[in-house]
Formats: sequence, structure tokens, C-alpha cells
Amino acid sequence: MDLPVEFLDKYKNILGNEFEEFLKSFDREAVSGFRINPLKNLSSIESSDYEAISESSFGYYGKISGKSVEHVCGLIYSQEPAAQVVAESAGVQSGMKVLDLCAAPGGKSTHLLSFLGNEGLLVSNEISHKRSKILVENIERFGARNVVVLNESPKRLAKVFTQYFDAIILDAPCSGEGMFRKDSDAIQYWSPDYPQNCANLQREIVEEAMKMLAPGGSLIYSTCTWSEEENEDIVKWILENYPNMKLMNIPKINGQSEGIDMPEVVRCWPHHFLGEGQFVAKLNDRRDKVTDKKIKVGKSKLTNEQKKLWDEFYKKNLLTDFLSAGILQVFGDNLYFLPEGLPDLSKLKIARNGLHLGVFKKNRFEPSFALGLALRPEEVERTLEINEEQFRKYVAGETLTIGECISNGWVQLVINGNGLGFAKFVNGVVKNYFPKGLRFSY
Ligand SMILES: C[S@@+](CC[C@H](N)C(=O)[O-])C[C@H]1O[C@@H](n2cnc3c(N)ncnc32)[C@H](O)[C@@H]1O
Repeated sequence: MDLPVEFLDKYKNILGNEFEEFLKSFDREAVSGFRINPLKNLSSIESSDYEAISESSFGYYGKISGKSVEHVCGLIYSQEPAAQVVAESAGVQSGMKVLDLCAAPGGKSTHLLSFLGNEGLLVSNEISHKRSKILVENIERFGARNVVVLNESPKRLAKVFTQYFDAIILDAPCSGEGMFRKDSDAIQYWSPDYPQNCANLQREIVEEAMKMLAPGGSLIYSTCTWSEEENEDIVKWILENYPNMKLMNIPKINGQSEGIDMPEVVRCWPHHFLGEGQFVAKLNDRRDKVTDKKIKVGKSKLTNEQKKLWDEFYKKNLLTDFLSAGILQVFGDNLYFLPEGLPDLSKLKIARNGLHLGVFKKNRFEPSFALGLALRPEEVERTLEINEEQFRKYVAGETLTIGECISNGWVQLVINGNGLGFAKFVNGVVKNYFPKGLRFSY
């Protein structure tokens, strides 16, 4: 691998006699991994023989195809082992209010959702419009019910979410040195000044993040680079400028290393750890938690006619009461379910206003693909089990001719115990409702 001379000189200085091992690691292949999704029925994965990543609650080594049932139904999320250290260190628990500030394509967000387990809420934010769309796709596939995806700058976000979050994950845009092996394009962007330029932006983002942290909350700061300027120097800057923040120790396991003159933080070096480059720091706010902060929540805005159509669909098709713990909100003809306790988001660019339930059409309600992915089969009145061959046809956009004699109407398609969206069953044929933008063939 052709690495810049200044990069090599810099790490020769930092790593001393470890440098040769560091350099050799670039000749090895990047390490692949994935996480399983505890919100889904995982029997098809549990019976396979992937090796578990011992330091990760949900992680395995290996690659799973983007065309597999496991990927399409959101049973897994591909993420290399070092990136899994971030959410693993965050200490997020069910019921918390969590912000993933720089979230696309969604690796940390989906991991955080595994810890939240549909309780509490996640605001997953991405500044780039294009990347926020990919983030939405990945979040929907994961099937969580308590996520809002925003497409905002940290500055505008901080105006709405003042001192709101129990935990903020700031997976910062960085010089990406730890990705050189996985994505050699990252090398082209690197110059000796790049880490310092990134550090300037990182401090700006941290300033906004700090405005959104609730007293007693945690900030998890991470990058996928090794430069001290973007890592330990940022942590020192936080500690100097925010005296209420305390640096927490993250236990080091399985080849993870301490920081440079900073034993509390984690570094993943490729010559010690089986994965790519990563830095993680956790800082806790020492102020007392405030429990009863009043917030102005958003409004529902459903018309009587919409309420009636939704109620009809709900009674006929759904066997779940999770919708009682949040609010239903209409945007145009689209109906969404938002988790409880969110402030009014009407001034922000929303990429996904909670769980998309469906669309109001003339005199009827049509369920969304996202809803059919998020519901477990036991929460739906009528399901239709399909096999792998039918799955291949369906994801390519074909209709399915089924011999079974069931009455016409909505069914949730199910494969290996997991939902693949709703589809309309009409006179023995399953019409295709797999979104056009996601279709593929083998
Ligand atoms: C390291 S990536 C995030 C990866 C993501 N957390 C994951 O695990 O899938 C950093 C993200 O920060 C975003 N970003 C770039 N400039 C930013 C800025 N000024 N403020 C906030 N986010 C920014 C990028 O678009 C990018 O998606």
C-alpha cells in the first residue's frame, strides 16, 4: 500500500519500535464483521457458525451478502470490529434519550438501538442530505420504533434540543487514517495539514453537542483516525473548556490500547487489535440530573377522516399496543409514529419523522414497507410465509402466485420468522410492494 511519506514519518515518531509491525498491518486484508439485531428473530443466524467478537455484545467476524435474507430483513448490520467499540463503550440503556450527531450511514445508530431495545428514543442526525437518505434506509431495515432521523447542522439542532440528551455519540468527521486499509481512496484526501483542519471542525461540533447534553449525561467522542490532534487533543480541550466533564475509564479488552498519555480512552491499532483504526473517549457530566424538565411537544394534526381510516386498518390488521406510547403525526398524506417526549421538530429538516406507518389514499389506508419490517409476525393478524425462491422473485419486483386459499387483503410477508413488509393478496396472487429503489436480482 502506497502511504504518504509524511504519514509514515509521523507514526514512526509516535510508535517507535512498534512502527514496523504497524506498517506490516497495511499488507493484511481489512477485517470484516457484522452485528446481529436483537429486535429480530435470529434463529437463522444462531444456527450458523460465525465466530463471535468477544468484546462485542452483538458482533461476529465475517461477511454477509447485501442480497441475503439476513441483510434485507435487517437481521444483521455489516460493521467492522473496531467500529463496534464505540456504541459498546457508550453505556446506553433502555429508556434513555440518545443523540447520534454524525450518524450516516448508521453503524453506530443501529448499534445504539440494540441497547435501547425500543424503549426511550434515538435522534439520529446527518448533515449531508444524500447520506441522510442512506441512513433512513438502514434505520428502517433495522425495524426500530423509537428513532427520528434528522438532516441538520449541529448548530440548528442545538437550538431545539437544549440540555436534552442523556447520551450523545459524536462520531466525528475525521482524517480517516484508520480506514486506509479498508478504503484506499481515503489516502488521497490525506495531507499533513488534514488532521489539524479536521480538529478545528471537530471542536466546533463538540461545542454544539455540549449545548444538547443534559446535566448528568455522557458524551462519547470517537474518530476512525489515529492522529493525536483529532483525538487526545480534543479530549484535553473538552476537559479544559468544560470543567463539569469528567473523563471516564473504558476497560481495554482483546488488543485495545490506551490513548497517548491518556490511559482512560481506547485506541484500536491494527497491529494489536483485529480490526481497523478507532479512537473512543467517554466523558460524563458531573452535574446532578434534572428529572422534570418541561418541553413543548409536537402536535398530532390527524383529521377525523384520517383517524377513522387508521383505526379501521389497525383493528383489522394489527395485534399490538406499542402505538399507545407515542404520538401519531401526519405529514401530507403520510402517517408517522413518534416516540414519546420529543420536542416540537417543526423547525428542523426531518428525514424520517419516526416510524412511517403508511399513506392515506382515497378512502383507505395503505401500510408502509417500514411498518411491515418493524412488526414481529405475532403482532400482525395475517401473515404469509414465503420461501427463499419466492423471496428472490419478490425482491426483484415480481408478483407471487400462491396456491393457498386465504381471503383478499393485506398480509405481512414473512421469511425465516421475520417480516418483509406488507403486501396485498388478491385472488391467489401477492402483488409486489417491495420498494422500487431497493429492488435487485441475483
Ligand atoms: C465518521 S462519519 C459517521 C459514521 C457513522 N457514525 C456510522 O457509524 O455509520 C462522520 C459523518 O459526519 C458528517 N459530517 C461532515 N461534516 C459535518 C459537520 N460539519 N457537522 C456534522 N456532521 C458532519 C459526515 O457527513 C459523515 O456522515
